[in-house]
Amino acid sequence: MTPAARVQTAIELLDDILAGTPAEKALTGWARRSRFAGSKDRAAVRDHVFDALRRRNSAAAQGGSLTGRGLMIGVLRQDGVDVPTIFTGQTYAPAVLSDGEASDNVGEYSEDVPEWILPFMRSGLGSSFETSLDHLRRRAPVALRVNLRKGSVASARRKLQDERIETRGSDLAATALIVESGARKVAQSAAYRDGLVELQDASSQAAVAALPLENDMRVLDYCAGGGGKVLAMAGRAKARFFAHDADPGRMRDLPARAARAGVTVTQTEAPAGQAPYDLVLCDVPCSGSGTWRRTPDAKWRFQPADLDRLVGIQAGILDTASEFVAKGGVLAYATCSVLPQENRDQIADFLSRHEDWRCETQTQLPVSRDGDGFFFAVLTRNT
Ligand SMILES: C[S@@+](CC[C@H](N)C(=O)[O-])C[C@H]1O[C@@H](n2cnc3c(N)ncnc32)[C@H](O)[C@@H]1O
Repeated sequence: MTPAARVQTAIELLDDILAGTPAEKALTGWARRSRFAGSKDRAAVRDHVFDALRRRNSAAAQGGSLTGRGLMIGVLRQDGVDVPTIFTGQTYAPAVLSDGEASDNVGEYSEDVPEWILPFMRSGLGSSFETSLDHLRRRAPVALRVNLRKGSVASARRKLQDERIETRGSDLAATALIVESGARKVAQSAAYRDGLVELQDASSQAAVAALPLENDMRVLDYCAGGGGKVLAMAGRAKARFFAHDADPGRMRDLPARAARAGVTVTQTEAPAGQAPYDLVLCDVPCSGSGTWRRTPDAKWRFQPADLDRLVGIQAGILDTASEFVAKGGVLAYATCSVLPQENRDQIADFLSRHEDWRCETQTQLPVSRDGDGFFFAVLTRNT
């Protein structure tokens, strides 16, 4: 496909998405129908669509309309592309710019986040609000976690480099490597296949690094999902690890991932049966507002009622999981959210319902170059 044909495809997909089709569904449907498109075409179209969704308000203002065409004109202008060289009207290319579209008058626009959520983000992020918004407009980094059970950070970097995957360290976590080039080769690399590295955001790694884990503890990951956190914990300590999820199907890849990492994790559908635990982690379902650069259409679909529903689920999880913690034990709470309702307010509400708990630390990581916006709190139960 020519660069112009890729833009025209992105325009059509964006129109579908603006009409209500989820972005992933629109993209996979197009890829299935378009056997002529190679992997580079698919990646380029996806990048166009996601760039436009990340910057939807500003791109629409700069492109003259909230349509697929307006968004692509706006995004290309923001990226310094000479738009008329793409909008040529030739075969498969977008039609030539109208007079209105050719004018570079920029309309009024708010930030690239739904307006109702801005005050909450500002409150949750404090002095990191502006930089976080800026990072939410850009592509997310690809981050790896080095599994120290299998080798050192230096050996992981060397092995990746042998396969032309360049990485650098991150201040967020000692185990984190940020991929600078060759990201598409990671899943086929020996370091990945042998369990020396896993894909994991650096902020998640920072949260796990802050947990008071010790060898011989009994540890429950109560919302284990694909197992990213429990595997990171197992990389840190030789404890006895249990994994639970309300939807056990989400843990289907966990046995293979644990085997690759060289660790043992016991899945349980009835975690109360093995209680008490010394440490219970609740990596709860949340708005994902700290990760919206990875899922930018979720940002525009998120509604106040979704936030209320999630806050209720999170409170219920905390109440249930706290029952499983031994006296003197630890309850850790984590979200990839930057909204205070899901974070510090949730912890304050929990403490007001449960007098026998205290909060040791709570940390809001902003959205940054290396990591997603992430919140974690460590609570202890009185003895
Ligand atoms: C943020 S994801 C977990 C991600 C995972 N810890 C990781 O690092 O890959 C939240 C998980 O909580 C699960 N969940 C939702 N409600 C739950 C509940 N009431 N009890 C336990 N798990 C729940 C969801 O199925 C989802 O897998």
